[in-house]
Amino acid sequence: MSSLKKGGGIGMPVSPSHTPRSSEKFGRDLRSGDGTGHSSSKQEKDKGVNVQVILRCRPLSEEEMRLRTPEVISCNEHRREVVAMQNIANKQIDRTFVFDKVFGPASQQKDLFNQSISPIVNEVLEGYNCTIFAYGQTGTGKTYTMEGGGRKAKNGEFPSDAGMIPRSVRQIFETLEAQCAEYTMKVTFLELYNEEITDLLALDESRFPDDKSRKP
Ligand SMILES: Nc1ncnc2c1ncn2[C@@H]1O[C@H](COP(=O)(O)OP(=O)(O)OP(=O)(O)O)[C@@H](O)[C@H]1O
Repeated sequence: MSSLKKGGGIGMPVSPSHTPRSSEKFGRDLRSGDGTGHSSSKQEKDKGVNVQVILRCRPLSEEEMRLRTPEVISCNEHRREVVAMQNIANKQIDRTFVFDKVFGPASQQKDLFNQSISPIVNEVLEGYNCTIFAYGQTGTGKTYTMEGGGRKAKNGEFPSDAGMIPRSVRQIFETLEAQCAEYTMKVTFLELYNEEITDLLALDESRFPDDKSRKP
């Protein structure tokens, strides 16, 4: 796998390259079109695509509920739609956005993984390069989705809130072990922040001279 990343309801483009796709499975081809991101004909729209954008909306936290924070997003998983509700000067202005897949506030980590991530991991094991990254405003659930909610494992089993990265890694090892395959796995863990890239697995402590809290 090229990468599993967390970038900053979150969108998760997943993009296997060189992967034959049926137009039935994925309805949009972001590679084609008129250069504006819009496909210029139905025929082009029906070509296979290699980018999917998945929207996940997190539930309100206890604190947000206590403060009676209004919900401004409504998800329709079946229609793959998200409605952003706005009331401006007593006028209700709703805007609807359609995604390749929508996971509402009640969605569980395993749902997202089984339906949208696991097939991509299988493609990696078939030799395709894939990228899965989380993108969204601060506090929208990128870390929770990608890494997990922090519950402890019990009896060697993942907690229910384990995120996409541990689940993907487990699937890779389980599949390779089941195939009795001979394999090597390489992991890099990089942080790109303010145009600076840091190798978070670097052993050399001198790479973090200004930040004592950072462990290599
Ligand atoms: N699907 C979810 N179910 C329950 N709690 C969630 C969910 N998604 C996020 N949360 C909780 O919401 C809070 C914010 O989520 P998180 O830290 O993952 O956001 P983030 O997008 O990574 O933010 P930042 O960009 O600031 O790092 C956390 O307390 C997290 O546990």
